Amino acid sequence: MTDIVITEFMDEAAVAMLSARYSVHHDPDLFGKPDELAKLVADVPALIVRNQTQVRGDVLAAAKKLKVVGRLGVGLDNIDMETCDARGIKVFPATGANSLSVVEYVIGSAMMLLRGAYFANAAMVAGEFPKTKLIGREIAGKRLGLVGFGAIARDTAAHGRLLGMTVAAYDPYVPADHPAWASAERLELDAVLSTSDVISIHLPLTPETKGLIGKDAFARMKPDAILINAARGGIMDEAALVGALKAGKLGGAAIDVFAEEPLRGAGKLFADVPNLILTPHIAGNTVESNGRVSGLVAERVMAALEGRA
Ligand SMILES: O=C(O)[C@H](O)COP(=O)(O)O
Repeated sequence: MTDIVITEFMDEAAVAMLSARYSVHHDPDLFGKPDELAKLVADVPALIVRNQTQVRGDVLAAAKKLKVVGRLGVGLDNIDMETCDARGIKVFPATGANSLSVVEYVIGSAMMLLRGAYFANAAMVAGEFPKTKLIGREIAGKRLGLVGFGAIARDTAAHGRLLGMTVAAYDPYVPADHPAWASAERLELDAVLSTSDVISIHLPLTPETKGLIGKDAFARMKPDAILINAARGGIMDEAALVGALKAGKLGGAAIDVFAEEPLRGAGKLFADVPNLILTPHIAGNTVESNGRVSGLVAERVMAALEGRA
């Protein structure tokens, strides 16, 4: 009988650690086969997922003996938390374990887009040498605006400050007297959007945040601002982003998360849009973070199965 079903990629050492003590079924593509998943989970006490597996509906209903869900990441929007709570199923995210990878993605993208020097391969191969066209900007002295000021945003703030940035943030859920505000100016959303050179979104996707960064928000941004979304698709209006970039009303954007993943038909929207970096929801995924996330979740799932958590 299987004890643990793993539906997406997980660090091999962590899978080996689990397999030494439990019967493990690991299929990194199982997230795309919900009918097979529903059959496989019927008797298992533990399920380990990333963000592509929908832990809800038929899958949860079929998983009658489920005790614990290990989440190889932080966001919980792919898990029906209400049903898990009601059924006493423990859900363990890998809080903190992929933070550094996200921070490096945000800072790296910001530097690349501010500098604007890395989109010239085709011209250079064709014999051009566009030296004066590629005079970009430094990150030092720029203002970093964080929309959401949780743990990953605070780490991003710390890295930005080390690079000489000033930092402002919007987060109505972090009280004004919270010590975290020592590292960022506390502003309303409009003020963060209108005064920042680099805007980075760090919010969960909820009914309240859905569509928060829409046409009005883009209209408030500086025309040379850089926008980074490595949080969740759906928070930012993709058509509004494309409109702003095409109209030259935004300096650039790095987008890692999308309303629909993979993009399928929606991908056409982004074709030939200038100063845009698209990545497939990998801001939190590096060799190092995969090791940390997988090790942490494996430990927590084993602890839950053994009555230690
Ligand atoms: O929620 C998260 O932590 C990130 O979106 C990364 O999730 P993933 O590792 O499941 O892709």
